[in-house]
Amino acid sequence: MRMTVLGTGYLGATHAACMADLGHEVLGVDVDPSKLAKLEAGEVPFYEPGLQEVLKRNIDQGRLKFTDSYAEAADFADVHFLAVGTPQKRGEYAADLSYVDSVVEGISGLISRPSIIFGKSTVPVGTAERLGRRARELARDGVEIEVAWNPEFLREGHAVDDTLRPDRLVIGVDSSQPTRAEEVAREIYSDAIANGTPIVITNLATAELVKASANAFLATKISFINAIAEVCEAAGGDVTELADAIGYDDRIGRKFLNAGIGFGGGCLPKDIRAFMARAGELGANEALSFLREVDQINMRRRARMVEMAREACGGTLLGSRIGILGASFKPDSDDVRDSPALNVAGQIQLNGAAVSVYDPKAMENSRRLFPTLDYAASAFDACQSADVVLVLTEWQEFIRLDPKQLSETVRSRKVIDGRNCLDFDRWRAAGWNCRSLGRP
Ligand SMILES: NC(=O)c1ccc[n+]([C@@H]2O[C@H](COP(=O)([O-])OP(=O)(O)OC[C@H]3O[C@@H](n4cnc5c(N)ncnc54)[C@H](O)[C@@H]3O)[C@@H](O)[C@H]2O)c1
Ligand SMILES: O=c1ccn([C@@H]2O[C@H](COP(=O)(O)OP(=O)(O)O[C@H]3O[C@H](CO)[C@@H](O)[C@H](O)[C@H]3O)[C@@H](O)[C@H]2O)c(=O)[nH]1
Repeated sequence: MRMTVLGTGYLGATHAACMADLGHEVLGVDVDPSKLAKLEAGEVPFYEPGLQEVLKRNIDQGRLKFTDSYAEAADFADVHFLAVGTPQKRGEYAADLSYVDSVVEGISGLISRPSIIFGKSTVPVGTAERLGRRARELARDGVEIEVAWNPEFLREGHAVDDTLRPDRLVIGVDSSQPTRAEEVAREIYSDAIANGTPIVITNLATAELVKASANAFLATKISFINAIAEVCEAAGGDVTELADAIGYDDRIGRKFLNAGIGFGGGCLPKDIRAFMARAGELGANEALSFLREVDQINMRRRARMVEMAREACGGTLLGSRIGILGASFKPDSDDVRDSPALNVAGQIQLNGAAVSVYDPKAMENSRRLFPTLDYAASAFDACQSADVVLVLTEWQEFIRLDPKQLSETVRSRKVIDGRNCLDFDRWRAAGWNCRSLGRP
């Protein structure tokens, strides 16, 4: 089938390449010329394991192309995926919908045959219905445009696999209008459906709410274990052993119970805030008031990390040197949007310490976002003469570090594990003083 993907960032570039890999003919559309130039050259503009190969293969085989032209997009296909950003509005909790709005404004009047726009971006409930109305207002005479919602659940670092083999597919359709969306979605995703992927067909509001609820649940699970970590710290418990023990209960499950400096990224933080804001607009403020606590627990872990660094430096960060390992919001990604690691690094620097940051993949993005931090060329360099080393993203490279070798470069053998990822027995055997969030 022919289709376009409007917006080719982390989500859109992955979706476009994976849809082409399924045999569809795909046109990716973006407004960022430098991103388009890279994609056209078969280069992924961000780090995502496995995506480069899929992108290149499908460009070479002629199934995947890119453009900045909405007219070309409207002409190319009658199925369009909308995948632009929905960031948090500056100074507010609500989502900024200007990008999704501008896509619908831009393409609707150019469409000349019956078409479906499948929204994939994460949007507040009610957005799809509003966009559907707007698309119909802007449509040429006699041209039907249907807006359906197909929220995306991929995780960065696993994006290709999550797209090709999703846990489930959700398709929200506007059943008050004639709809072809279910039939078309079943054709697009026929491989996954044939392989047993459950598909939930529902109304637009439910589809939007499924996405917001899934992320709210994941954020809540992380903040739950981080709240328990606070109690473990106070009582001398070990949150990692506790998580293993409660995780053996199938009803609880071990996934997303990794305590540490908490969740960041371009999704969970802004999505729980947008969900609260939308619930407030709908008169259901109290329903989601627990998410405010989830957010606060999360931010408190970052502050606690700064505090522990201060304690390790004898009560003041002023004049001390801190080696920071990790800048991306999670391993296997170069994404630094709302990264807990960079947030902690920035706070420590503001407190008068010299920080040196190293990340295997996120250096370029970090420099752009936090130009005032010092960046090192390797983990070893970042730890040079450090009074304390902080591990803030659990990259394998850091988990495998040799503490004996690192001893030679630091001023003081003190490490704080912000992700509960280090084998403290190894580090302690090499003479290191080890602390973590939630482990004795
Ligand atoms: N990143 C993820 O892992 C992920 C997963 C699931 C859902 N989502 C949701 O998907 C959406 C996109 O997220 P992202 O992380 O890919 O964002 P992103 O910022 O990486 O990508 C957005 C892209 O849209 C482009 N764009 C902006 N305006 C445009 C326009 N008018 N026409 C065409 N392109 C335009 C930008 O240049 C950019 O390349 C968000 O709603 C997000 O919450 C993201
Ligand atoms: O036990 C855990 C698991 C995760 N995290 C942190 O939580 C954040 C988010 O991690 P993850 O959910 O794996 O990354 P994302 O790529 O942001 O994916 C989330 O956000 C996407 C965008 O909405 C959704 O599609 C995914 O399903 C959802 O997992 C990261 O900072 C992680 O370090 C923890 O602190 N502890």
